[in-house]
Amino acid sequence: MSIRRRSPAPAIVVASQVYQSASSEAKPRHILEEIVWHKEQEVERQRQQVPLKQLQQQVAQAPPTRDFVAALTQSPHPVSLIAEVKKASPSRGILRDPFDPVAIARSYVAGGASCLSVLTDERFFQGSGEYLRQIRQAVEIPLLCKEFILYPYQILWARSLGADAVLLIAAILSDTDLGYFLKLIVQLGMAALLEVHTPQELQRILQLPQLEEAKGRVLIGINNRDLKTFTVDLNTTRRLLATYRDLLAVPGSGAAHPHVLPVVSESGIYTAADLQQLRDWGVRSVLVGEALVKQPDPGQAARHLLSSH
Ligand SMILES: O=P(O)(O)OC[C@@H](O)[C@@H](O)c1c[nH]c2ccccc12
Repeated sequence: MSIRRRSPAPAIVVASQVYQSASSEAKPRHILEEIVWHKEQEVERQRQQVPLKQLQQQVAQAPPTRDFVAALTQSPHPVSLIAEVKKASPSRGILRDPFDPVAIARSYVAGGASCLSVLTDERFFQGSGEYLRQIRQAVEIPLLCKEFILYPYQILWARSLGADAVLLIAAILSDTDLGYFLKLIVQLGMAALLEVHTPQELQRILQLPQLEEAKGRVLIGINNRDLKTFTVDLNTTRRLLATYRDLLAVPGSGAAHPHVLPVVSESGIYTAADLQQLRDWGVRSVLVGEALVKQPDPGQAARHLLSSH
């Protein structure tokens, strides 16, 4: 497959458009758009409660960052695990009730997870920034703030709670935003999980000039779940890995930088067979939520998954 250089695909939702649409009471096209529109209002409220200046002071007092990428890539396991602390999701409803985020986090650490992902979105995932703060105080391993980030404000917020990495979803951010946000993330000593679901999104992120200075702080997340339709297909990982290899092989084809970024396969990973399949395709790291959090002992489930292949 040959991939020719093309201009970056436009982000499906750019923040200013969202604001206009939301204020004219337009109907969201899909769940991702609904989440983004709601996030606008949420961040607006947050800013009123905690102005930027105050947030910056909180960032200055936050615990130091831990190296998320190193923890994942230097894991002793053949496939390293980011285990997700997740109470609910729009596609699956409540996953665990009662839900004790700190107990789950501790259990994951005991089960051999290299890093944790903590859902902080309240409305759609029943998460909380408080969970992240509490987990930071309880465990030593690096933490990813799993949030729908639209503004630099939210990155500072994540850091103030003790996050070591944040998720940036290519489908909801423009190239300009991705570049600015990466810069800020590096300045804060954090790492970024750049999430893609299509070859176009992968190509867009690989062209970001800021990748060079973010070296060692960036992971590519291949989301097997389409956030617009909720369809899950592990083959997404196989296809996008092939795209990535193609892009790296053709000079000037879109990968603005020569080094290979670590890849994380995300979502819809349930069984030992799933993990083995991903491993056969060359995956070295996975992000797993539902399959673990639904088990009575999530840490044991993590250990079982890690030792099963
Ligand atoms: O519970 P799962 O299917 O194992 O998936 C975990 C994680 O990949 C998923 O929660 C996720 C991936 N990307 C996201 C973006 C926003 C919210 C959630 C996600």
